[in-house]
Amino acid sequence: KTPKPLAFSSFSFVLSHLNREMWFQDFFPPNMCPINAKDNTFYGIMFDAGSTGTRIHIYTFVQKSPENLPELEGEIFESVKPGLSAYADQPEKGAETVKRLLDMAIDAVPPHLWKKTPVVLKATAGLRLLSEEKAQSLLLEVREVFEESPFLVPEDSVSIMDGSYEALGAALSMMLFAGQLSGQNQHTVGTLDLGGASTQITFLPQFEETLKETPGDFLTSFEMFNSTYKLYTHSYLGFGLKAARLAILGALNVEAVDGQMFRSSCLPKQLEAEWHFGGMKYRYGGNKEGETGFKPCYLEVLKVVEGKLHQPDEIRGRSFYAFSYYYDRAVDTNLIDYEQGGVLEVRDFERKAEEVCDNMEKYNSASPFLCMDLVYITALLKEGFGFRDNTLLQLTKKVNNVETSWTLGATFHLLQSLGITY
Ligand SMILES: O=c1[nH]cnc2c1ncn2[C@@H]1O[C@H](COP(=O)(O)OP(=O)(O)O)[C@@H](O)[C@H]1O
Ligand SMILES: [Ca+2]
Repeated sequence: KTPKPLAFSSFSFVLSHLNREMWFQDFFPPNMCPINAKDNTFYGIMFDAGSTGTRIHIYTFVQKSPENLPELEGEIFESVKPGLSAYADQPEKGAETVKRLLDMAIDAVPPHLWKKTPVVLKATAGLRLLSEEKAQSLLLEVREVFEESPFLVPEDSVSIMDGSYEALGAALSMMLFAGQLSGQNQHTVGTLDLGGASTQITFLPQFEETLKETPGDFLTSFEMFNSTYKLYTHSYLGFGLKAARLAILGALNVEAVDGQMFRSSCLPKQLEAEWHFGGMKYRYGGNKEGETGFKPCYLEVLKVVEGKLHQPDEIRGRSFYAFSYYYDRAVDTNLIDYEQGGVLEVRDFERKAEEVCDNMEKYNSASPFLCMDLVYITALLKEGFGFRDNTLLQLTKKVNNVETSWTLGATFHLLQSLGITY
């Protein structure tokens, strides 16, 4: 059976299927209902301070008439590398990168709406891994940049995001895109995000059993459109792709890494190189004398994932949306098209991993980590989360030209909690 693509409905379609009264009560408190509003656009600015880069998302919502629901009109998006955590010892410089991105919003948002446009930055795993003191001084500098801007700065506008909120934002984004919030049809949406430092899984459980068997801190409730949704959601810190490379090399939490050589059967035999990550320098290389290739590599990687993750039974028979490094590595190996994305089965990653790892000389123009990354993705999916070989993954970067990211869900949630509309 060939995999069938999961259908997306457009954002406006989603909104038009919501119960309008419910929508109005939640999104527009009664005294704020916009009657006779001439101008009908409002904005939300969300920064994603990820471990490998900082990104700004400026979302535009339009309300075409008072009785109609606001629609997501578009997104302006820009990013810079490296991420804030690379400025651990120069917080002002880090904040400067945020300021440059925020200047884009000054141009994008009309001046009379600046004061009604909230700006928020949420940092993910990169900052979670820094010392409290360094992380806080970075956040403080960013907060000053926000305070000096003309935008609305809500309480707690600059923070390290809880991992489960990140997963929740991603799920909410997908629900908005896919029409899941219309109430009945809640079963398809699950999301997988593989960042540099952490990885997230989220889905709406269908079976009571799942709720019973799941540890309490893997369940999150949230309110949207007068319904309460119970989500399975967890963020695994240290299981992002780049953190996993270090774990596989045995270089994670090693005190004196200087000068030490970390070798792996997942790397080209003759390779010897240096890698800078999280403010540290690592020397790494291939198994000069010993084995290389898929089999030995898989065994090495298995040690890092086996038994480390919670495996809910229910996910085996379901399909998931997959983002970030799942997407990037699938593009790198021609499993999907960069623009279109596509549907893959878990075993497609495994086949590709075998092909790359057993022919490393053929792939020597790609990243030396390509074999390791593909094996990690395969093992994470199969042995970590417990997916089947034929579990379907919908790889998606953009829907209607809007980035599929936790940021849309988080912005939506923010605007709702602030009661912001035109
Ligand atoms: O603009 C973007 N939005 C969302 N994800 C992005 C964007 N740019 C890059 N990414 C993806 O994020 C992944 C890196 O993760 P990130 O830097 O967010 O680390 P983290 O989530 O562990 O903090 C890469 O796979 C990259 O494709
Ligand atoms: Ca991320």
